[in-house]
Amino acid sequence: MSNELSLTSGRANVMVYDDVNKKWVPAGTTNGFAKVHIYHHVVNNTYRVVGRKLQDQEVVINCAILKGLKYNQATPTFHQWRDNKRVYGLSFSSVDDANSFANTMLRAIDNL
Ligand SMILES: CC(=O)N[C@@H](Cc1ccccc1Cl)C(=O)N1CCC[C@]12C=C[C@@H]1CC[C@@H](C(=O)N3CCC[C@@H]4C=C[C@H]5CC[C@@H](C(=O)O)N5C(=O)[C@H]43)N1C2=O
Repeated sequence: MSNELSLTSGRANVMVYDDVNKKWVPAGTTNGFAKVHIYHHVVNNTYRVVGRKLQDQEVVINCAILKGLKYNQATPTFHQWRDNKRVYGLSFSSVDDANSFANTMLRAIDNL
């Protein structure tokens, strides 16, 4: 990530929605908090969400933020969005982390 800037990071439990069983499942191999960043590749003007588990650095999310992304703040600490393959959910450890992440996410989408 040398050519990418971390614009914000927050602590969240990263989930993906299991459409078959209609339930949220941990995005990585185990449940647990991750440090979730929004990275900006300045030269390309692209953005992505990257999250690594606090415990073992496992990358549990690495997804592009594309133009027109609809970021749904379902509750003050649970935010979600879709890409063409899956639905992501971030269950933040605090409202402050959630707000900071959401503000940066909305600015990134606006800047695409
Ligand atoms: C048009 C569209 O795509 N709509 C999407 C949402 C969306 C809208 C606009 C843009 C993008 C998106 Cl993504 C949609 O509605 N989606 C996406 C997949 C899942 C879901 C569908 C059905 C279920 C019903 C209940 C609801 C749900 O999941 N929650 C309620 C609110 C918070 C509540 C919080 C936490 C999580 C932690 C585990 C579970 C629990 O608390 O135990 N849980 C919840 O229960 C959470 N659902 C959804 O969000």
